[in-house]
Amino acid sequence: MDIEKVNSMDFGEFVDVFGNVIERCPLIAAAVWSQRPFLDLEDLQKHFFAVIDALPQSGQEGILRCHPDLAGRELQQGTLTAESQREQSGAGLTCLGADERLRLAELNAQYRARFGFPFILAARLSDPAAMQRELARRLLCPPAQELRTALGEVKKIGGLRLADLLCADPAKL
Ligand SMILES: NC(=O)NC1=NC(=O)NC1=O
Repeated sequence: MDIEKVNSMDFGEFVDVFGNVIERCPLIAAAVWSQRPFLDLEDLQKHFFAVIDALPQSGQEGILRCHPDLAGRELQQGTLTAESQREQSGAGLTCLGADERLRLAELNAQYRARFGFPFILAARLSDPAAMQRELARRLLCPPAQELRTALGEVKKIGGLRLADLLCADPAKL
């Protein structure tokens, strides 16, 4: 899909295609649509990120809370969105040993209890062992810093999803 096609989309088509670039937050795509036309993929991505950055903290935390846990209940129950399912299974989270899964669940629970939102990391750029190390490390960070880190991961996930949708090479963003 090229940027001319994106710029020609009406509101409904745009939200249908880009509504899950930010996990379960179609409102972000709805807001981005009114900023068209976009110069290229990088410009489109910049507009997604600008909407996130302009939100009040409550809205930013709301975005984080829309994310499913890594290797959590939704992965077990098969209720993840198609994008999350692909990302989590691609990162090897569907074939964890019982103790690995339990350890991640414990750390995820501690993280959520401390920060009030789920631990978020771009699974496609990681693996189960690295995730566990990152979770344990970030668990100790100050809340304000962790909010920024988590939003950064949401942007990485969104950038990769956008690159997929426009069949672009994420490294060239
Ligand atoms: N809590 C999460 O980080 N979830 C996820 N990261 C991804 O890359 N896909 C997810 O579902």
